[in-house]
Amino acid sequence: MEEFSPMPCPSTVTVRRNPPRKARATPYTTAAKPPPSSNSHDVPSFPIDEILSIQIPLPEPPKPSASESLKIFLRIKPLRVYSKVTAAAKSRPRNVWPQNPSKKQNVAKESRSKKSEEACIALNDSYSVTLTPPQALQELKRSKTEVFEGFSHVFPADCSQSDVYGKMVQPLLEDFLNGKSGMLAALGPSGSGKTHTVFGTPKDPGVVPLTLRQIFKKRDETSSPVSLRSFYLSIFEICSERGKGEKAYDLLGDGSSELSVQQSTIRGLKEVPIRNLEEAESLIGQAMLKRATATTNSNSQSSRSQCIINIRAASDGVSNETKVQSTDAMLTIVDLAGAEREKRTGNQGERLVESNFINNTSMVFGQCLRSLLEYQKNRKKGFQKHHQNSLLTRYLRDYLEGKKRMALIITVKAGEEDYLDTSYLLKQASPYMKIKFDNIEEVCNKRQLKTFPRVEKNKKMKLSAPKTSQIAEPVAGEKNQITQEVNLEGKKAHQTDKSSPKLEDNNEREHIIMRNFAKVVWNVLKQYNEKLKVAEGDICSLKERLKNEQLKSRELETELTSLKSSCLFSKSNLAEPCLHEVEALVHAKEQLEIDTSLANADTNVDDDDPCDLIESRSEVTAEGCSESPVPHKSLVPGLGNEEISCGEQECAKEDDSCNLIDSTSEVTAEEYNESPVPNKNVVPDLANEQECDNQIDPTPSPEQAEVSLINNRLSNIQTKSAVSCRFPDSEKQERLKRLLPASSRLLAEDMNDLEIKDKQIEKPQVKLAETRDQEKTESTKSREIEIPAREAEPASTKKQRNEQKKPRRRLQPASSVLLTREINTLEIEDDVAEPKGTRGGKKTIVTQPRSQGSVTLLRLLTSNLHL
Ligand SMILES: Nc1ncnc2c1ncn2[C@@H]1O[C@H](COP(=O)(O)OP(=O)(O)OP(=O)(O)O)[C@@H](O)[C@H]1O
Repeated sequence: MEEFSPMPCPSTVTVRRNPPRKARATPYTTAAKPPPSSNSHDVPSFPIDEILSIQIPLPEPPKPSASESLKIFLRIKPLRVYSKVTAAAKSRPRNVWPQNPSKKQNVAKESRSKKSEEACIALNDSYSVTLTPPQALQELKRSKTEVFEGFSHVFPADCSQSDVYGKMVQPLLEDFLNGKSGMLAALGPSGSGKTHTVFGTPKDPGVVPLTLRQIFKKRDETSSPVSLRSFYLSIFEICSERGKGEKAYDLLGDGSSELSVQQSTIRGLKEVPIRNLEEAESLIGQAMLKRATATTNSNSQSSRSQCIINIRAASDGVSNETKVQSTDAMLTIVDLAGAEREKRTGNQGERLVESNFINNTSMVFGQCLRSLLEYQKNRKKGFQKHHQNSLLTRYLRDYLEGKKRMALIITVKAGEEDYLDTSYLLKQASPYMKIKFDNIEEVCNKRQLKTFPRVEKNKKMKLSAPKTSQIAEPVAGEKNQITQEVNLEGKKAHQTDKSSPKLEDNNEREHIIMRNFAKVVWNVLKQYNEKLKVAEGDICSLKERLKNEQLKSRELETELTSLKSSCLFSKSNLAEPCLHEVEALVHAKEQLEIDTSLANADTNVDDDDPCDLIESRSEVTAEGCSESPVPHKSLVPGLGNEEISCGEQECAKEDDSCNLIDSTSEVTAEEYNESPVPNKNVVPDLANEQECDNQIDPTPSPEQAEVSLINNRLSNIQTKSAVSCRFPDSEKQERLKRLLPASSRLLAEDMNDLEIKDKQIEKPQVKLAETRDQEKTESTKSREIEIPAREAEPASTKKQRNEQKKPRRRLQPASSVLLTREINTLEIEDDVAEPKGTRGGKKTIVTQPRSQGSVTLLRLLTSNLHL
């Protein structure tokens, strides 16, 4: 029987828990996964193919450099011996016979040996020479034959000056005329022919005269752009000052020719404009005469200074053909003093000091070139600035730093004795051929502008160019200024935009110049536009003012015309028109303020003083009637009295009224006393007038009587008004009673009655004019009432009474005057009423012609008085 046994308990128990949580599926995890590689741990291969397939932009290949190597020319000075030998050989007659062949061979040998002894340098080709040391040195094996090559051109001893000019100077001149500055320097030992090459002789002119000839030859060609240029010449030299310092002297200057030197700038250098070749050659001759020279063993006329010749071309305009705005360019030619050895020159003392200076300057010049060469070979080393060690090298700094084109000509002597000097110079100069300089013509920089004495040039041009028109000169000056501004602007733009590529194309440079020029012109035009706007605004304001003034003047003219017409009208009308005239004047014063007298009248009217009102009216009336005929004139004296009395009243405002009346009476009494006729005592003014008009008949005419009536009436009104203004009624009556005589009291009472009416005419002014006729009528009526009383007392009786009561010359009071006037008026009226016969045999009836004014006045009075 099979036995059932339980299951053995497992040793380990696996407890299954919840399945492990999985993170949510992300897009990355949900994305299709690549099939698992067989070897998941394999490192993917480096995508070298992809990387190599990427096209990386390669740096632009460097453009072909426009830089040129420094051109060095070599000129061999002809040997005198060689030339002599040659001359002797040539001079020998060929047909000399018999000749000793051995002798001939000996002569040939001698000549060959002499030639070989004397000539240490031989021309290989146009670019190289072979320098052979003397025999002694060869035997000592201290030196060997050397070949120097790489010259731009080697001029043999028999070359001409024109050859040198054509190959060496012509290219420089072409660039110079195209606006590029350039420099040519002659180096060489003393007596090697530097000055001969540079200046030459009158028969065999050198580089400078030939250059000037070529310049003027090209300028004379009308189609050439050179014809638009002006050329200037300046020559100066640099000497040693007793071996201590350097000094510069102007070889074209007048008087003290010493120049001030500040670093590389030479100030005060005279720059002479040259207009033709003759002028230029004469200047060159003048400079040669002034140059410091001395006799040495090497040279009978050795230069003791460094001579610098500057030919400057200034552009006068734009070439029509090339449309190019040319800039100033400078061609500099330098004749250096020759380096010399003491042994050969035999210099002593001052000459030795000069020699040291010359050698030192030549050494510094060479150092600058070597430094430039080393810098160009290895720019990391930096540029050693040797140019600071001499004035010449400082002046030529731009060239010695390779910034501008330059050329060197080395003059050597071919003599055997000159081997060491020639060898030394060629060894020094041959490396210079590797010097390169950028063929970029910088726009005139600041230093160059300083060197150019532009301001002096303009002044000198004005003084020394009488043929030039006066208009063209300032234009040329402005052009030069604009050119300077353009140059400066161009330089600024060049400095600020350093990141821009170098301007290698002339057209681009010219484009920049023209753009800057346009900017300058645009700025000037802007300024002028602003000024023009301001001027237009001023013109508009002035026009408006002018219009206003014209309107005012028209108004004044119209008012003046109206015033004149009113005045003319007033001539034919007496009292009424005068009133209107016053009103017109017052109105004119208020509006125009023309006449101060009218203004016074206006002020008086405004014061509401009846006295002043009447006074002003009287003044105007007097003025208006001053031109009237005789009857009008009769009013004037009366009014004049009124004026006097009014003026005195004004003066006596602070005094007693007695003074007022007495003063008025005094005037009347004086006139009375002077008049011989009794009637004149009553109306002195009228009497005086009658005397003037008719001395035969002292009796007043009817017209005169009428005029006096008006006159008296006006005076009555004014007097009463003045009195009434200054005293109260009660006091006034008492004063009148006390002061006036009995005969006058009646009139005073009459005046009191009139005061009431006067008050009515005080205000307004127009009312016064309206009520005037009424007053006249009333006063006339009152006079008619008073007339019998006055008639009862004849004039003779009154006179006697007055004589009894008063002293003889006692003045009559104003009321008495008025009374007598009334009486006189009465008499006149009597005369008018009945035709008169003879009165006491004294009067004769004389029919006087009446004027138109008097007739009008008579009619007026007659109608008013109802006569
Ligand atoms: N190529 C030449 N042909 C004819 N004569 C020459 C030539 N070169 C120089 N001479 C003559 O040699 C002499 C000396 O020349 P030059 O005065 O020009 O020398 P230099 O180099 O200027 O001397 P220094 O440095 O002392 O002034 C002059 O009389 C000159 O006429």
